[in-house]
Amino acid sequence: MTLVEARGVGRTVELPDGRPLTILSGVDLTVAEGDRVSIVGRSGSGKSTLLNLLGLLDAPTEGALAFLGHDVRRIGSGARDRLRGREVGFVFQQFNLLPGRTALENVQTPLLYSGGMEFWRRERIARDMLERVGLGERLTTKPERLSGGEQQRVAIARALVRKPRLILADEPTGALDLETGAEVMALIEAVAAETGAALVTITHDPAIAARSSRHFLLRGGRLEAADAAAEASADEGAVGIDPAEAAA
Ligand SMILES: Nc1ncnc2c1ncn2[C@@H]1O[C@H](COP(=O)(O)OP(=O)(O)OP(=O)(O)O)[C@@H](O)[C@H]1O
Repeated sequence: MTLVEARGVGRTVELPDGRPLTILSGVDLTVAEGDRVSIVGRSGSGKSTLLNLLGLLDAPTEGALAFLGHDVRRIGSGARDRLRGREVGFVFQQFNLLPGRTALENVQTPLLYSGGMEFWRRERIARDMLERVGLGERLTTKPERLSGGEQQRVAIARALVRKPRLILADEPTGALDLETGAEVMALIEAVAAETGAALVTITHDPAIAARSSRHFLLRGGRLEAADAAAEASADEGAVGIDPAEAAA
């Protein structure tokens, strides 16, 4: 099932002096359930801007973006927020956990905005999720007393506790050492596989990008399909386009 379909999507913002700045343009991308997509690109190429569009945090200023068949530019911000809360899980480089709140409280937070059984059973659900990510013994520990890898596990549990169909990971291993980063990626992938969720990962790390099955490069606000080898050398500017991917 198609989750997100972008056709000719762009985003232009107005600078303080009134001039327009086009950050993204002509982006075509389809993400279906179970997909593993990586996006690499230099700093400032528009990666976070694209992730914010895919994750319904912003709306495009040009082109068509459909999320589960809903035209993102036509639905209201309330409906967009509900869709995002229900269907999108974000994992960021800097974990973004609530300080002073236990791991269990952090993971319960998204469930406070859900209804019915999810709301009433939120403590049990959050507890199960923390056990799933290997932190069953740290339920009442606060983030400041957890290691970076453990904090990211809490963040993963929080992002995935509502079983979103789309997981957006923005440099998820950027603050972790290589080994911990690989473990964290494997965990995200495993939990995504259990629910059939799609995973879109933004990364500077070719090894992390290579774990995906579809590879893209953002350059100057334009998205190009790229094979894994091209990604590895993207920083040197030696980019090859895989025609099969480009046509997909
Ligand atoms: N609201 C905004 N107003 C003005 N400029 C913006 C705005 N949002 C993004 N930009 C600019 O657009 C460009 C792309 O930003 P974006 O954050 O998407 O890049 P990125 O590829 O995620 O970069 P990084 O890897 O450094 O996080 C940057 O030059 C940024 O300064």
